[in-house]
Amino acid sequence: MNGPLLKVENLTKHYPLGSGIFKKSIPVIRAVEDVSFSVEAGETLCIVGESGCGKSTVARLLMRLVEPTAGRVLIDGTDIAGLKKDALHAWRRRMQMVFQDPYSSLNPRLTAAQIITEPVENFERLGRNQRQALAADLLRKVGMSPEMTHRLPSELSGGQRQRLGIARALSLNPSLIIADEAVSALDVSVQAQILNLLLDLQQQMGIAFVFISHDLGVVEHIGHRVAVMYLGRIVELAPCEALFAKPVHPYTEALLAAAPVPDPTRIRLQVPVDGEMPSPINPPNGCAFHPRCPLAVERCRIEVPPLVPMADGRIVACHVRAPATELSAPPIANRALAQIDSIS
Ligand SMILES: Nc1ncnc2c1ncn2[C@@H]1O[C@H](COP(=O)(O)OP(=O)(O)OP(=O)(O)O)[C@@H](O)[C@H]1O
Repeated sequence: MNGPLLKVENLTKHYPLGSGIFKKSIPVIRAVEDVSFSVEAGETLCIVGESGCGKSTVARLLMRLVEPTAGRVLIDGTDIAGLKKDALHAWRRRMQMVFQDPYSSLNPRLTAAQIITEPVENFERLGRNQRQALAADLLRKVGMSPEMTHRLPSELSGGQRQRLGIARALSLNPSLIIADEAVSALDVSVQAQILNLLLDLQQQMGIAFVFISHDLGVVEHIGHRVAVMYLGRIVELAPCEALFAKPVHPYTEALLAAAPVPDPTRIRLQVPVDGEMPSPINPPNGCAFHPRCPLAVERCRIEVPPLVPMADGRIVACHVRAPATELSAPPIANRALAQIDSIS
């Protein structure tokens, strides 16, 4: 199959605040605004940004747990919104999710074997022996003893519970796993083990990941490309190495400046960012980052900057650092994405 495994086009989610007789007068939370990206088979795209910037809403939109206000999600070129029941069922096998809190996302009354095989049993009935064999195999895949099949989640450590969540996600042999803050609740050493497990599984099984995290250290370890979100929009999308070597958007620069630097020889960037992220109910005009941006000029207060492709394969939405020219200005973000697709 040519083309990306996952393609997201102009995805938008507005949550209405309350209800009203006149629909137009209801204020909305602009959780996700015109987000476009693609993910290749076997690739890891990370999504980073401050709390409330819309990362989890993107994950929920991808899994179709919430309906978009606008935009499309395509798997192998097929729009999932148009799928009929059987096709939708088949598509659900291909995309699985791993959640942040492995304890609350696992049913405390089910054994490890029941938890792991539950997604498969939504498609086919398994006999007891089949269930045990499949669960033991998946436990081995995630580095756990097959003897743990009878354990309850409460009898496992945080790291083991997250491995269980991953085994469950693997049970349907997915092409894509959406991991939403999948290691955030774990100790640093356990985090590293789980990240290495995900990398191993990706190598062995060719799984693609959309990896959502606010932790830049984690993203640098696992990502091929990184999308930086601010107040519902992607402001920079770049190959991982390029982004960490030289952030272009002032917000990316500020995020990196605020993150702890594990390598003391690396120069810490110094772009202070004052204040808090504005409300998604009443976002600022123009570039949403302009009230906090040390580089903001008049144009930033008026016009939303388009995502502009740069020579090194990244796209950036910044009037100052990536000004749109006659040649580079894409009328829509998709054109920039097409360029990224052809580079990567
Ligand atoms: N079901 C909902 N109803 C109304 N507003 C919502 C809903 N879900 C999310 N939001 C709002 O949408 C915005 C984006 O939230 P989202 O959870 O996607 O951000 P996030 O970047 O994942 O944050 P965090 O890292 O804290 O999980 C926030 O302002 C949030 O309050």
